[in-house]
Amino acid sequence: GAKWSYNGPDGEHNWSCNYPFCGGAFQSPIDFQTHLLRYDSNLPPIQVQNYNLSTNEQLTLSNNGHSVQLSLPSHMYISSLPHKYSAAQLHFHWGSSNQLTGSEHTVNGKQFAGEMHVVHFNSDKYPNISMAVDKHDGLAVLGVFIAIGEFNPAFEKFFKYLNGIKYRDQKIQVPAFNIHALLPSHLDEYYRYDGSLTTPPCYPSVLWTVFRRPVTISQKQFLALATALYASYAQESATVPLHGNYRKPQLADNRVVLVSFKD
Ligand SMILES: NS(=O)(=O)c1c(F)c(F)c(S(=O)(=O)CCO)c(N[C@H]2CCc3ccccc32)c1F
Ligand SMILES: [Zn+2]
Repeated sequence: GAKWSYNGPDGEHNWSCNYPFCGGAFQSPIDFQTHLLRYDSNLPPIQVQNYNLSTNEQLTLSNNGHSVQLSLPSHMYISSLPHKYSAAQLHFHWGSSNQLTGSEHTVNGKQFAGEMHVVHFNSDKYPNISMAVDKHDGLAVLGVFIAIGEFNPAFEKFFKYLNGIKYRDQKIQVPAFNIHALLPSHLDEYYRYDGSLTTPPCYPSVLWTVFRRPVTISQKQFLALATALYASYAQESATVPLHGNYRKPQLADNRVVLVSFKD
């Protein structure tokens, strides 16, 4: 599809020129404002299966020019939703080395340093993510806020390889590890709403689950993520740093955000 970026002429204000859904309804991310929230006691704790991958499995770590993504095997899945949602990939959104504001979702206007998304597709109804990505019940994404704090050994399992994928379309194989360790504590506390992909083509196909609690990574780990990657190809002379890859909050319109916690 047509190229897009997070700033300049191909930036988010022009995405809808080539990607009409980006100008449509049910867009993500949104700001979780207290007055939009409604407690729902029927929201069960998120349960995931087979996230504890064995180290003799290998995952593909790649720089797709928009984010760093880790491929995930489809035997990993979410079991607590109305349909089975199998894992496809996880990726990140972040600010820049001196901007600890790179999350997509925000809480009463507060932006976290970054955000991780674990993308799943409805494998009860669709054979793969490409068939699911534009269907209203196609995707379920788990969102995890990233804050600066303690060093995080789980993130280090692949952060240490970032220098192998500095440029767009570079990819390497990394040993698999326990993906559950990337999730925050308290999987029973989350925001839930119907939204979209936060990148073109912005299909309104995502059941969003954003956990209330952030995970932490160290300042050094964040700097590695924020400074290691380029959106440009290795052979290009003009390098384009890959940072600030987050979409601004979209209009909630009259969407209600359900929360699984009372406070
Ligand atoms: N924030 S988000 O969760 O909406 C989201 C992204 F932010 C993002 F960057 C990507 S991507 O594939 O890395 C690059 C552009 O699609 C995807 N990729 C998804 C969407 C389309 C697709 C197809 C195959 C595999 C993954 C994806 C995504 F779902
Ligand atoms: Zn994302």
